[in-house]
Amino acid sequence: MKVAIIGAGNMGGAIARGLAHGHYIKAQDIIVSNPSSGKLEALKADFPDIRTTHNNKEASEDADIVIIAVKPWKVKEVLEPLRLRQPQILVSVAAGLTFEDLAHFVDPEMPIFRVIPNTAISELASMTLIAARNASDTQVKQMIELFNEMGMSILIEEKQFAAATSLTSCGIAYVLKYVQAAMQAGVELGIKPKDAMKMVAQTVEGAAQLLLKNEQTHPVLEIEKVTTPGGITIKGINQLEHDGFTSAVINAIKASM
Ligand SMILES: NC(=O)C1=CN([C@@H]2O[C@H](COP(=O)(O)OP(=O)(O)OC[C@H]3O[C@@H](n4cnc5c(N)ncnc54)[C@H](OP(=O)(O)O)[C@@H]3O)[C@@H](O)[C@H]2O)C=CC1
Ligand SMILES: O=C(O)[C@@H]1CCC=N1
Repeated sequence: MKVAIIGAGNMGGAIARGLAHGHYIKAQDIIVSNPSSGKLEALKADFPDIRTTHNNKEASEDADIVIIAVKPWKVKEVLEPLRLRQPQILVSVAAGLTFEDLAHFVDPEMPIFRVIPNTAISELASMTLIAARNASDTQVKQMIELFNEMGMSILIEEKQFAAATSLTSCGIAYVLKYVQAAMQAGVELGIKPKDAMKMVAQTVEGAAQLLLKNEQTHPVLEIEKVTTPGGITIKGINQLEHDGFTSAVINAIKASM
């Protein structure tokens, strides 16, 4: 199966690297198109078998799957001249562009996927959202397997996309704001910044593993395990609530929809 990636920026570059790393698509079956050369040269340096071009049409014409990874406002001008059609599959990572928008730029009957990874895709640790239109069950399964190679993917309905993007794609920035804030506290308390970063990052990783590896659990249950009655954790938890932590997080997630 041949995959064309149009746009070699943060997302396109990370998807190219993730696919080349995985077992599903061979590096020589990936072609990446981008107007400037630097990002293509960097890709080639990491994966010499990936093919690169400055010509979007050349990249897309033989591709079974075309992944469009340019800024949302460039999608129309980039997609229309490519004249994509069945049996090709279009994958758009452009945030905010709906199936209805995308169908105007290609054969409207062709299979289209909206895919939203987060930046952890570069570490093969993305939470990737997928929605499908005009796709067969086999194509949907294939797309989930493809993006599972770069972390974890989940099939959702298009109407859930804005909320889910806020939780996952913007969410990575919110989690990093927690890490940054905890580091600032640690540094004030005398811990070296690099040590503080490792401590907090591994703690976040541990919290995530507790949830992801135990389907029956819930944050409340895991918090209760740490929170000794009369102990020190409850003092911090209560202070977080006095300072509006839950409310701030809810407001942030709703603000980015
Ligand atoms: N960053 C994120 O966390 C997420 C981003 N997205 C979506 O991913 C998409 C890409 O975002 P991101 O990777 O961050 O953006 P970047 O700016 O990093 O990448 C966009 C790339 O598109 C290239 N490009 C510009 N014009 C063309 C063209 N005519 N043909 C081919 N390539 C072109 C740019 O090349 P050059 O630099 O040479 O101009 C650049 O390399 C966006 O639609 C965004 O909504 C989705 C989820 C998360
Ligand atoms: O902030 C943004 O608009 C992009 C889309 C989702 C994550 N980053």
